Amino acid sequence: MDSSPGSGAPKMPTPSGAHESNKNGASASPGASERRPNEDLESDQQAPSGPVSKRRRMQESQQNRKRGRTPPSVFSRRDRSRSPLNASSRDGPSRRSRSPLQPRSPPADDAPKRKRPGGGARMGIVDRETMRRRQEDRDRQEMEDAQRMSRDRGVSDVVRQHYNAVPERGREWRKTESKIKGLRSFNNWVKSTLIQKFSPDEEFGAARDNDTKDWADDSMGPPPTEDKRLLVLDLGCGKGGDLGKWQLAPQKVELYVGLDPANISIEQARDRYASMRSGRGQRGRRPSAPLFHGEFQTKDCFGESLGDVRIIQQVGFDANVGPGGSMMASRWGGGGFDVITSMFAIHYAFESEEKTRQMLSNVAGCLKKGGRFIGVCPNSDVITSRVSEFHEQRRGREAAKPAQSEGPEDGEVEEEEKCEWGNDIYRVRFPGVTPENGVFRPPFGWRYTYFMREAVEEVPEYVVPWEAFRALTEDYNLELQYRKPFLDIWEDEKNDRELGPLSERMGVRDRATGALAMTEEEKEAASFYHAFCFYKV
Ligand SMILES: C[S@@+](CC[C@H](N)C(=O)[O-])C[C@H]1O[C@@H](n2cnc3c(N)ncnc32)[C@H](O)[C@@H]1O
Repeated sequence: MDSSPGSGAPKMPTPSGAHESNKNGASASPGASERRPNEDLESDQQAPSGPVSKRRRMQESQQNRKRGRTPPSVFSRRDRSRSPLNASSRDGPSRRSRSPLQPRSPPADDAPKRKRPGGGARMGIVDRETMRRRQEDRDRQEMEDAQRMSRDRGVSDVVRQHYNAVPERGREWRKTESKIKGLRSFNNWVKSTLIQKFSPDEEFGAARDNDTKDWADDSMGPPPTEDKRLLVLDLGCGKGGDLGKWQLAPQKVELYVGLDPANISIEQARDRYASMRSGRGQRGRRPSAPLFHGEFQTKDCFGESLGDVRIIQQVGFDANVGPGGSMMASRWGGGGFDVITSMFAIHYAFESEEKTRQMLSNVAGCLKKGGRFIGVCPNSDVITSRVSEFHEQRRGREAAKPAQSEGPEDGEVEEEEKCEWGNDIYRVRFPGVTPENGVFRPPFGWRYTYFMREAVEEVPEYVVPWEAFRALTEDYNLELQYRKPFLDIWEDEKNDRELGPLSERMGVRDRATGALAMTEEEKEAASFYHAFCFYKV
């Protein structure tokens, strides 16, 4: 889960075709435009500063937001000016300010009642009773909300504190001393693979296709000159371990925004970025490639809207995404980012439906049409099969028990068996009951603790029931293009022209044998995960 070494020459996206499969890949999409690095963004993230024109822009932006409109960013404006559709989008149909979690309308008995003659005395009694009941309902609701909030905060705090406490051990240690160096390298290679395959946009992919053609042939037209760069948002960026991978992305990155609730991790990410920028820690990197602009901010990306993050406002954020969003909003709206990435993090959102939807609103609100949402997370197919296997074995043991030993003796408490599995380097433990058939319904709040040697100490995580998740993404105009278990990715890509050699440079493939350089235990730990890519449509 750390920065990867080596350099990968650009990898061509494979031709697109929407499908979800363990064996099939897919690729690129959407529009492009010219971009220039924007040094304005070097300023501090919290307080607007700089020349008057910029301040005025900020004021206008705030006024517009008050009116319910987010003006296009310097970045998104450049994109939109290219297309007549986009050019009119911000002046187009006004958008309703709507939250997918909007409270329902007040109950009908809040409406004014017509008085009946002679009903005055009775009304007084009824009203007092109704009011008492309403007050009780309100009190109960408040208590439940407070309990839920403190429970949620409890888990979030544990997660945040855990990641803050994970020491940053340095690249050399990770490559030589670590007991899971094979797994670390493999995870990094999978993340690089996703970035290489899915971060470029359609035009970039097409331009590269043409690049390999014979330009001496006049009928081909001029070679591509487009240098459109990517705007990337990383949800749960941790210590910035993927910065190096983005530096090697086939289509250059203009802006990388890293968000994470763990403040110490964010400081470390900022330091890592600063040292990359200054040229320290650049071993093996393309020396001439100027580093993209980077911004890092402490932020809970699943419990809160990202609409109040300044850099996100600048790039463009659409608050009107999600179920019930108008056709107009889905046609004209959208954020300004080309790629949203969330590596090993979205499972924290599955604590509740509210958080999962908030995460999806953030993704869809930040992503432009045709933008890609890429990530990796635990594979619920693996969890389902482990859980149903556990119940099957338990039932088998119970059926095999002799009749007289059924049930605990008087005063004895039979310990409930808990579902858990793992090996020396990783362990998954469900503290509570699990579904007999392994199907997680409703799909939220299925907590387990996850342990990974040297990396994660029994941290609470939540199952991401894949089918339910995929169904939910449709509400946010996110279309699944790719989903693949980690070890299948290896099988499919290990001989790729770019990704094969990259795996050698990263120490993932044994140079002598060509085999995957992981122990059996590491392979089992890796098989817990899968990777995905959605397109915003
Ligand atoms: C296993 S680490 C992965 C870090 C990084 N993405 C990587 O691949 O190296 C999981 C990250 O998710 C972050 N995380 C947990 N809850 C989050 C939330 N609500 N919003 C954003 N990130 C969160 C953690 O703080 C942690 O940095």
